[in-house]
Amino acid sequence: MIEMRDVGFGYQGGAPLLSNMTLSLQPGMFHFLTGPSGSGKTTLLRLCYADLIPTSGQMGAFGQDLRGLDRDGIAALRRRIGVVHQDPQFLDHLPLAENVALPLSVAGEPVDMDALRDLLGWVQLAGHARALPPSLSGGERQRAALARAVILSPDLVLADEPTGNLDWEMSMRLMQLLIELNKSGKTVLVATHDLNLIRATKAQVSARVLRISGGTLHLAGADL
Ligand SMILES: Nc1ncnc2c1ncn2[C@@H]1O[C@H](COP(=O)(O)OP(=O)(O)OP(=O)(O)O)[C@@H](O)[C@H]1O
Repeated sequence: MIEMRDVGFGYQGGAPLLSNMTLSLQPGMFHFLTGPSGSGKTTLLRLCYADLIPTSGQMGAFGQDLRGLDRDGIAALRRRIGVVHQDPQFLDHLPLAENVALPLSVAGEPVDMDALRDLLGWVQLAGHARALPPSLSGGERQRAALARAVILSPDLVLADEPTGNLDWEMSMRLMQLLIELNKSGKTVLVATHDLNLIRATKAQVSARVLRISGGTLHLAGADL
C-alpha cells in the first residue's frame, strides 16, 4: 500500500532528519507510528501522502512509484488517503456539515445528504451539523476532522497525534472510531507518542507498532 525502501529525508537547509527508512504498510492493518517529539512522525506522514518528496531512496504508493507522479497522479493518490492533521483547520464561517463535505465539493462530486447525515451520526456529531467550528470542543473537532478525512472513502487513513489535546475518555472515543474503520477494511496509521493509548488500542485490535528513533524506523517489540 505504501512502500519505502531506504528512504531518506531532510528539510531544505537542515541536516538529514530521517534515513534508511524501510516500511511496508500492510493493507487492512492497523499501524501506530511512535517516537519522541521532534523525531519526525509528522514528516513521515507527509512523505506518505506526497506532501514531501524523499531526498533519497524509493517510495511507492498503491503500486506506483511516487517519483513519476504528475499533479493529476498526486491528486489521485491523495484521494485514496484520508488525513487527520494534528491541529485540524476548518472554514470557521461554514457550518460543520459543509466543512465535512468540503472534499466532495473540491473533487467536483455531489453531496449525498443521507450519507453525510449518517457520517455525522457515526462520529456522534449529528446534533452539531449546523454548528460553526469555533463552537466545537477539542474532541468534537477531531471527530469532525475524521469524518472529513473519510468522506471520499479512502483506502488509507493517516492520523497525526489525533488525541494530542484530548482527555482519556475523548481519546478512546476517537480511537474507537479508528478501530471501527480498520475493522471495516481500511488501513490505518496513527502517529502518537502516547504509549498508553497504543496499549489500550492493542487490547482491542491487532496493530503493528513502528518507532522512529535515531532518525530511522524500527518495528517495536510485542511488549508494547
Ligand atoms: N517545514 C519544516 N522546515 C524545517 N524543519 C522542519 C519542518 N517541519 C518540521 N521540521 C523539523 O523536523 C523535525 C521533525 O519534526 P516533526 O514535526 O516531523 O516531528 P514529530 O515527531 O511529528 O514531532 P511532534 O511529536 O512534536 O509533533 C523537528 O526538528 C522539526 O523542527
